[in-house]
Amino acid sequence: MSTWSRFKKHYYQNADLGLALDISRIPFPDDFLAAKESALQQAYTDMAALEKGAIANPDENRMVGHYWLRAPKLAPTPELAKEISDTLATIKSFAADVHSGKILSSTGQKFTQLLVIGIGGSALGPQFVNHALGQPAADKLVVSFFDNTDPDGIDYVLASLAGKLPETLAVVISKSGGTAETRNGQLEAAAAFKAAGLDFTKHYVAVTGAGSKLEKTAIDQKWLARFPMWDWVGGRTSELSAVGLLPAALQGIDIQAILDGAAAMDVISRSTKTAENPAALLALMWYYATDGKGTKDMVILPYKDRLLLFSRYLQQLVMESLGKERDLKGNVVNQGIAVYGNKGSTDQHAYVQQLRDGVNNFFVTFIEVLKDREGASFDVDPGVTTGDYLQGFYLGTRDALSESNRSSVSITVADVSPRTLGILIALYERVVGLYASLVGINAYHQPGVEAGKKAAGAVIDLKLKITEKLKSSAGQTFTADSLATALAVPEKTELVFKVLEHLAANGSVKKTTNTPWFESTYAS
Ligand SMILES: O=P(O)(O)OC[C@H]1O[C@](O)(CO)[C@@H](O)[C@@H]1O
Repeated sequence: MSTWSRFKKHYYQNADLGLALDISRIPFPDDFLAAKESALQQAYTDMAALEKGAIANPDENRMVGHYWLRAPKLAPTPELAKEISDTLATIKSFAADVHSGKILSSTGQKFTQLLVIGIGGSALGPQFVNHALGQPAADKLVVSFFDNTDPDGIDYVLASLAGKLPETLAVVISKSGGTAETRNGQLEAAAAFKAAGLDFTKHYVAVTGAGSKLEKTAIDQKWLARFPMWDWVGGRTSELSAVGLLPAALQGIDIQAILDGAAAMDVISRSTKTAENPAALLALMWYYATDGKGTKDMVILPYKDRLLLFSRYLQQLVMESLGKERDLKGNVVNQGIAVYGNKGSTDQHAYVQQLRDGVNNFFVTFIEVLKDREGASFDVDPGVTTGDYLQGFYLGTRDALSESNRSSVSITVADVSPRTLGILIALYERVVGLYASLVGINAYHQPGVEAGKKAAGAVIDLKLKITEKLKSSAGQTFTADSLATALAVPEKTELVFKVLEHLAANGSVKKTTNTPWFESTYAS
């Protein structure tokens, strides 16, 4: 049967945004949209209150203001509006001064390299935008990232900056200013600058919340500059704050176009007419496809290399926002939607086989970009370009999935430009907010991530006790069991073993391998 009549009925197109949304391949029944309309009207009301400055994040007693970043006039007070506008102006003038050479490095050289140090929401947005819009051969500053506390990963990036540190500007980004991975990256980079005989403080810029540890360090050490991160902007919705705008502006990307794109999407997606609101339509599709309970995963498949990191960006935005144990009433709901994906058609040669024939536990979001490339393409077959192939693979895969009852939505955008990225970011921020209202959860806190952080702190404490004990017991050997007993932590023997293995692999303790493996001994 032809898909055309259902497609015509459920195809949303907005020529001004250069965006289209096709929900026809989610098999919702005719009465579904009407059935959800009153819940959606409530979601619009919640969203309007949020945009007016309601405490939409009750657990943390915070406003949720990322929509004001691209429309400062909508901020609840004139002071906040001014702060947003002033910060944007400062970002633009700082970037211009770096580009013109008004601001120079510690050696009096122009900055040509940008090292961004951050993690989670303080890295994923900048990485997505950098990858989507960067032109390493033409960018005003070439960008690299420390987004982890992996020593080898850090060395890998530092190797690419070898000889270029005198021209490297480092932007350390942390809203809380206390994130261990970011602090470690900051110290590692500082050590590299020092080893190169450079005063790192003349290369360092901070983006952080007022009163944070990072802010204090930046003030004490007289870093080059500081930019604010407000408590009413969540990490995962911070791309359009200094977190994302500063690196992008330094790279030479048109940040005003990103903001304008987001603002334009906000205007459209504020509509309370569901059929005219792409964010609402998408939120409803998430709801239908996952039974409003995350029963299916969301596979993000952009058919465009430059959008490769969109799935990673959305993974945090969606999963940290929606992955919650309790709803707003305190009931245990264990909500969430799992997100993964890379890009088409590449993934067709990886996991699309399972999508087509395997377990039907997902729905796909295809992202189609109409513009192939700057300039013309030649024919790889008579009358056919590489871009025609890319579209062919997208449409072919979409049909192949539909034929085996796999659901999908498609988003079509005109190009990969700053404006389009703003549009996509704003679209998904709004979808997450509306969906959270539909399922009754707080999308703006992340209590779950604290457990892992606390446990990591306990491991570091244990590591210190282990090394202290081995040092003070020179000449003595221990098994994991005997060391845990000696430390009076027998319940932590597994952790003791893991720490000892890591220390041995890095030459900090001597290991004698025995059989069985758990009789192996360790000594300082
Ligand atoms: O910007 P910060 O405070 O360093 O946090 C980084 C990330 O860590 C998280 O809090 C999770 O641990 C994210 O929500 C956040 O984006």
